[in-house]
Amino acid sequence: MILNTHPAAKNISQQRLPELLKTMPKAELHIHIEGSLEPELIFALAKRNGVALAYADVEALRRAYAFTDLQSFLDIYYAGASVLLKEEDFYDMASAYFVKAAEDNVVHAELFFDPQTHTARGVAMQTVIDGLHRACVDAQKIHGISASLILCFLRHLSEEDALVCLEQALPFRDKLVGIGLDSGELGNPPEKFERVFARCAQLGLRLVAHAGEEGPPAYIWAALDVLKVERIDHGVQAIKDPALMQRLAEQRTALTVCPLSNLKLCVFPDLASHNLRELLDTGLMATINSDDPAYFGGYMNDNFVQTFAATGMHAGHAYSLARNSFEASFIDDAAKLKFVASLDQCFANFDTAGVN
Ligand code: HPA
Ligand SMILES: [Zn+2]
Repeated sequence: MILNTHPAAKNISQQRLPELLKTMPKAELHIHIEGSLEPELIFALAKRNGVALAYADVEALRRAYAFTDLQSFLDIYYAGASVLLKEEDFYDMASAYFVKAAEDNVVHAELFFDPQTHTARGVAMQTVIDGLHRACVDAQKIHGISASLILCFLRHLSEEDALVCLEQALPFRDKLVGIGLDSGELGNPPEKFERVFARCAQLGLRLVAHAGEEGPPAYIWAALDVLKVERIDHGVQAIKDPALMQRLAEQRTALTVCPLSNLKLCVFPDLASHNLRELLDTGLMATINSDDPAYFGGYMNDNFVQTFAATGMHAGHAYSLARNSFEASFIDDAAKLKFVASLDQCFANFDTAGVN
């Protein structure tokens, strides 16, 4: 049972699917903005800021992008972020992402950022948030993309560190839609962050957390029951626990799935083995996202096109994924209705084109 199908979907052939996937409006709900730093921009910012890198050039850095698991990626990802020092660096990074997002017909994006990676290097919280926020405001003006910011706590650090980070971010509360939890999952269960998540809930921030990327279903249960999150980032390990699958389906908890990330971090041996189709067909509210597109070989449309080609999903799945992305987003109901109407129009256009 796929949720949210569209009557036109059955008339859209597999042949026209790539065009539909690229054209349809969509929201991105799982993008680490530091993971959108392309090697060329890393080297340009390193030069601008006089930061030394451990790699000779862009090609050498790209060659290092051969990951075996999450931690092997995180080591390089944090090294790449070390070139970000000034407000304009954060602005330029996010602005480059919005150009890619616009090309992929992303009409709404919720950006994760990792302030502790930057404050630990002496960068002020205000520098980080001002630069990213200004890029979000300009994304609306330049591309018509609505965008918001989700501050992520690094789970390999302590809860005390997360509480300090929250304190530093409070003056900029109005520039944040929510908070999340990322970095090395195994050995850092959600329970570790119970108090800081409770505090964020009191502040009216929306709550999400990475869970079940590499970690067990127990981490997803804890994210739901202890942290009380509204969305699960990744969540693909839920498939190992039928009771959890039932809970996620019944409560319509969104999973922000990132297929090319899962492939590059060896969560699945190949895209054909990815369980996204099964998650959708079981009635879960899954979405497709890019996670760290500069490191994992693709932005939104690459994730859509390659995953559909590998798994044989059809236009009904495409509608469901795009619609889920709007319904699971942290925008108001009027904006959701507007986006879903534009998605319906896109499918209707493809239907007419197919008949004529
Ligand atoms: O895929 C991810 N998982 C956990 N932490 C992260 N930080 C950036 N990307 C990721
Ligand atoms: Zn992620």
